[in-house]
Amino acid sequence: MIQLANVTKVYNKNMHALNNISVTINDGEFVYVVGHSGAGKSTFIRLLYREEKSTKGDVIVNGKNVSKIRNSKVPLYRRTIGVVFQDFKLLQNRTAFENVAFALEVHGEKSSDIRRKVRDALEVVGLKGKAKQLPHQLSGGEQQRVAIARAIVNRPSILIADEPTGNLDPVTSRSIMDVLEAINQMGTTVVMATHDVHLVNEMPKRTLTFNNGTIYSDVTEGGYFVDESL
Ligand SMILES: Nc1ncnc2c1ncn2[C@@H]1O[C@H](COP(=O)(O)OP(=O)(O)OP(=O)(O)O)[C@@H](O)[C@H]1O
Repeated sequence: MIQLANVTKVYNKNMHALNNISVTINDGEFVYVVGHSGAGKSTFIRLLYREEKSTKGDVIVNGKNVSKIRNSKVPLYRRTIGVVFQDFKLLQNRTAFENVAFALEVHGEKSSDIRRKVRDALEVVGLKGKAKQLPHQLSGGEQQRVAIARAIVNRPSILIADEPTGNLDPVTSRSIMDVLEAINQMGTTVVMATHDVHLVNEMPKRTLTFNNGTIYSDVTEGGYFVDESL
C-alpha cells in the first residue's frame, strides 16, 4: 500500500512542487497520474521510489516511511518496487537478457536463478525470442518491454512508470499498456504518470489529476477530462 499524508515538496527553498497532498493507493490498484506539465506528477513519482524526499509529511510504501530510509538502504528499498521511464534507460552494450539480469547479478544471485527469473520476466513482456538482441536491434516498444522486464524481475509489489509511452507511437503505446495491464492482473500495483489522454480514456482506471502541486481530482472510474479552467 502507498500512503501519502499531508506531503509537501519544496525545491530550492521556494519552488512548491507538491502542496500538502494526501492519497492512498491500495495493493493491486492501477492508477494513472495525469495533469499539465509542471503539475507535480514526476515529483510524486520520484517521492515513491525515493529519488527525492518529502519536505513535509510522510510517504509510506508497504509500511515503510520512505523519507526516513537511510541513503545506504535505498538500493534495498528499490528492490521492492520496479521503475520504468520514458527513455528506457537500457545499457546499450548489453543484450536484452543482460539488461534484465544486471540487477540480479549485482546482488550476487545464483546464475541458475538469474537465468530462470530473466526468462520468466522476458516471457511476461512478450520478448522470449529477443533475449540476445542489443537495444539498437530492438524497436522502441521492444526496448520499453526490456525495461519493464528489468523492473519486474525481482517481482516487486509495486511498478511505477513515468511516461512509459512518451516516446512511442499510439499502436505501440497500446501494446505497452496491455503488458502493464497483464502485470497488474498478476497482482502488482501499477502507478503510471502520463500525458496521453487517449490511452487513459481507452483503458479507464482510477485517475489522479494533479494541478499546481495539488490533487485536483481523484476519479475511481477513470477518465482524463481536459479542464480548460486549469
Ligand atoms: N529538481 C528540481 N529542482 C527545482 N525545481 C524542480 C525540480 N524538479 C521539478 N521542479 C519544479 O517542480 C514543479 C513540478 O515539476 P514536475 O516535474 O513534478 O512536474 P510534472 O507534472 O511531472 O511535469 P512534466 O509533465 O512536464 O514532466 C515544476 O514547476 C518544476 O519546474
